[in-house]
Amino acid sequence: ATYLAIGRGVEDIASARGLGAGTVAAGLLAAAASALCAHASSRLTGRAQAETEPGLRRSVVSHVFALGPAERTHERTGRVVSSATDGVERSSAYSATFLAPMIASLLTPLLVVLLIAAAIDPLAGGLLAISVPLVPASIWAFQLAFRTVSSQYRGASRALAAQELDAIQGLSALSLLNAGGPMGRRLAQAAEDVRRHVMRYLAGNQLVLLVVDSVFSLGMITGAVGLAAWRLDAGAITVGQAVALVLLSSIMLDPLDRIGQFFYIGMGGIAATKEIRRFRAEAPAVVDAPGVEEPPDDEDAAGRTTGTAPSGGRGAGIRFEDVTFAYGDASPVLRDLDMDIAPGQNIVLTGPSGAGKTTLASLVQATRRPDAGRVLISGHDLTRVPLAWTRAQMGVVAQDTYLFTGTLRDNLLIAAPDADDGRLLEALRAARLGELLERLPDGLDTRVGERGLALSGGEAQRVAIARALLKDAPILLLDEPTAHVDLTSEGQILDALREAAHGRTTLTISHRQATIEDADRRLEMRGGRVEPVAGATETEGEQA
Ligand SMILES: Nc1ncnc2c1ncn2[C@@H]1O[C@H](COP(=O)(O)OP(=O)(O)OP(=O)(O)O)[C@@H](O)[C@H]1O
Repeated sequence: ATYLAIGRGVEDIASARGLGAGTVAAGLLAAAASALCAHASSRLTGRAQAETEPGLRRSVVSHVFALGPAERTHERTGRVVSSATDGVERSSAYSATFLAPMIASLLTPLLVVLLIAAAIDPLAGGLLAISVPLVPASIWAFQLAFRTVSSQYRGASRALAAQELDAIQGLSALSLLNAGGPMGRRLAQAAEDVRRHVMRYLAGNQLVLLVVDSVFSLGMITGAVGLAAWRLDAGAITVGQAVALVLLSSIMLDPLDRIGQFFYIGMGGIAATKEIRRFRAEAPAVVDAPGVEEPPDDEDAAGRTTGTAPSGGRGAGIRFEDVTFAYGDASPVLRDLDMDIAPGQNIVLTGPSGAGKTTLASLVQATRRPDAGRVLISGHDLTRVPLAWTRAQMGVVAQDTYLFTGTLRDNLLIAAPDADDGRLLEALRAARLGELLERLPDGLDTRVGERGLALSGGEAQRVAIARALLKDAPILLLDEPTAHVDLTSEGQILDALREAAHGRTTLTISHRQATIEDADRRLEMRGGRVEPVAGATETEGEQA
């Protein structure tokens, strides 16, 4: 409308009557409206990105949780981290700030052609329409041509991210093995790969921008001027209309302004969106079956081994019925396995490396499901209760404990978000951490984990026991809890575990003699089954 008004102004001036106030007002009004639209559009896209990004990131992170802890590798972790950070940013910048303006700018030439045909000259509009598909078609062609280079660049960049993560996570192993030099060279090589690919990509882009910009801008403006002159000469349009036609056809170059953005935001955004979509399409190994319901607390179902008795109870029974489990197509790790652990029993499970002890524990935790047979807790088939219920039934202490960056209090509250300081201190004392607490400069507010106070392996394990105590679940699952600590620490940990095991069913995977001595019953895994170990102590009345 502004350009049409300018054309009208030129018309006014060319004629004897001079510039009309109406024309000026119309031009100013149209310019103000245009400015307002531009402002609103930039505000809207900014807000859209602010709204899209957290939602998308939340969906990626919740999918990480949904997928669970099975089969995590460093390479995968690197990819997921890069999707959740850089990928989310690119994808939301693409959908919020790029997609709509890009569609708008591709539609602009169409609108301009229609306007010219309606308000100025149908023939000129028709001829200009021929050029409308040229810009999108050339963008599409360039995108095809650059797809390989672009995906090579992204692949190299992802590989570098994964290798960096690997090196950081394995830093202590690298320095102990004096392998910093070779790893540094590998990283340098990966970084050089990224540099080479990014340079090829950028050089290609610059060339395309130069060629497209000059060819189209020059071609379009020259064509529009020629067309206007020809129609003016033929007497089909006035001088004012000729000016408006040239001005309007400059808007047809709008999509060109987006080509640069297309390479930087568009292609990266499309790739990141695809990567995120692919990740979110991965099905979790274990999900809640439709319609599962939490069993009522006091239910006494037939076949149930015991009541779920958190605080002060006897624990919950664990039963395996004819369980077979294999990883993929490999031969089964567990084969027709039967096992019955009565409530409150303290069981130690031993067996050679690779026998399937950790696998058995993962079936109890429902991070994996049996291929055949059933696993029951308190008489409930784990496939028929929500995962959240299963996880609420057990406190877990693994070989290593992860301490999150934050205070000691933060690390304990993970297990019991509502616990007050009194309960936290009680749990720490029961976990034999009272002495440590007295030494800590800021007590519960002492920062631990990365960049905080480094706790010893044994202390970290006792923090895990304190967490298990705070969770106050009827089952305690211990996977080699003293594997990485010395004998003194082991003694303290076992003391803490004896206290934690009180009133709970305890299943411990361990080879350490001291742990084995504590058990009511000892089972051994062999050939995919569990067998009682001859000569092991067995509490009367609580037999397998
Ligand atoms: N994610 C997996 N994918 C494929 N095979 C696996 C996987 N995890 C374990 N296995 C295989 O299953 C078998 C049992 O492994 P598991 O970790 O349960 O043994 P384990 O008795 O706990 O051994 P260890 O005492 O050494 O920890 C092994 O042969 C192992 O290689």
